[in-house]
Amino acid sequence: MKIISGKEVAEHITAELKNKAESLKKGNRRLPKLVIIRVGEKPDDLSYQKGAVKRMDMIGVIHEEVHFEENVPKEEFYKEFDEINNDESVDGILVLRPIPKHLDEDRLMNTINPKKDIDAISPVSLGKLMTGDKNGFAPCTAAGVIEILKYAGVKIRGKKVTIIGRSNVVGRPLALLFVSEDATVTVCHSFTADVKQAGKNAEILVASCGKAKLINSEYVAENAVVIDVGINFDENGKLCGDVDINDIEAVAAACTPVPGGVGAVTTSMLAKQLLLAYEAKEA
Ligand SMILES: NC(=O)C1=CN([C@@H]2O[C@H](COP(=O)(O)OP(=O)(O)OC[C@H]3O[C@@H](n4cnc5c(N)ncnc54)[C@H](OP(=O)(O)O)[C@@H]3O)[C@@H](O)[C@H]2O)C=CC1
Ligand SMILES: Nc1nc(=O)c2c([nH]1)NC[C@@H]1CN(c3ccc(C(=O)N[C@@H](CCC(=O)O)C(=O)O)cc3)C=[N+]21
Repeated sequence: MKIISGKEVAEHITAELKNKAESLKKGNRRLPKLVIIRVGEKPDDLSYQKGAVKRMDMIGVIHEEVHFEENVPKEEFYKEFDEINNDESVDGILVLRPIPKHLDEDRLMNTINPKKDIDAISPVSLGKLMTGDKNGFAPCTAAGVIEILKYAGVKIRGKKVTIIGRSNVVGRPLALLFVSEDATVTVCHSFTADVKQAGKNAEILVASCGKAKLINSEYVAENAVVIDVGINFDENGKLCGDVDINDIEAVAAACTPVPGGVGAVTTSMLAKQLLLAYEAKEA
């Protein structure tokens, strides 16, 4: 089984974006600016923020981290959010999600400027995704999955794809991206009668169910390409994916590892979409 390195894809994208940022600097141009908004102290959010900050520094763009206490009053949160949203110097906004219930995520999704919505939470971005309009942004993780497959030279057109998971940030948008790439897609969730069979039917299998090492050889077809989106911790507290990579070794043709897989590409896609937002604004 071949290991598809997400790290390599991430490094490739990073180098390209670094060149772009350097030429902006040489030309004395304004630099792209990202604002990351975090509420509370969720480990998931913190690790994404850390990865994103590291990536932005590697590329050389401006970033600012705004943090709120878990119990921040709604009015206070949106007063600051609206200021960032209207700030001319801000090109992209990432709000780490989910945010606490009392902050009303719908208000956030409905007011974020779609031009700055580089992780695609607004109805405008999601609508464009739905119609296959490539001018919009896609959620960075979903976009990263397609990017990895393309980089690894895996043909998507005409392929049978199964995605395990239907969340708004991974499974659903990814299904739409695969359809736009001319694949035939099955989406599984907790009511799917036979997930193993759906998995066995796939030439490309995406694991995004958030269950540590659930996906073993019983879910995987001979010679399938497996993309592991999961970020979990195993019984020893070690970072692991949704795929039991040792168990599928003899069955699958290729798989992405965790760490060093999709997670690394996600932050690169965030940077890539930041640059796109910047370019659209400067054009
Ligand atoms: N690499 C990266 O950059 C990122 C990684 N992640 C990771 O990806 C994983 C998924 O994240 P996310 O989509 O946010 O997770 P969610 O928990 O929001 O969604 C999980 C989905 O999987 C489905 N599901 C759960 N168990 C099963 C099962 N046994 N059989 C079939 N379907 C199942 C759920 O079904 P139902 O809808 O019926 O509940 C749900 O649709 C997590 O490990 C997360 O940490 C997330 C974001 C970015
Ligand atoms: N609006 C929003 N979008 C998200 O995509 C989102 C979110 N909120 N909230 C939190 C979760 C979790 N998540 C992670 C992504 C990468 C790493 C990660 O560890 N990345 C490492 C690489 C890990 C690896 O090598 O596989 C890095 O970038 O260096 C962790 C967590 C995104 N999420």
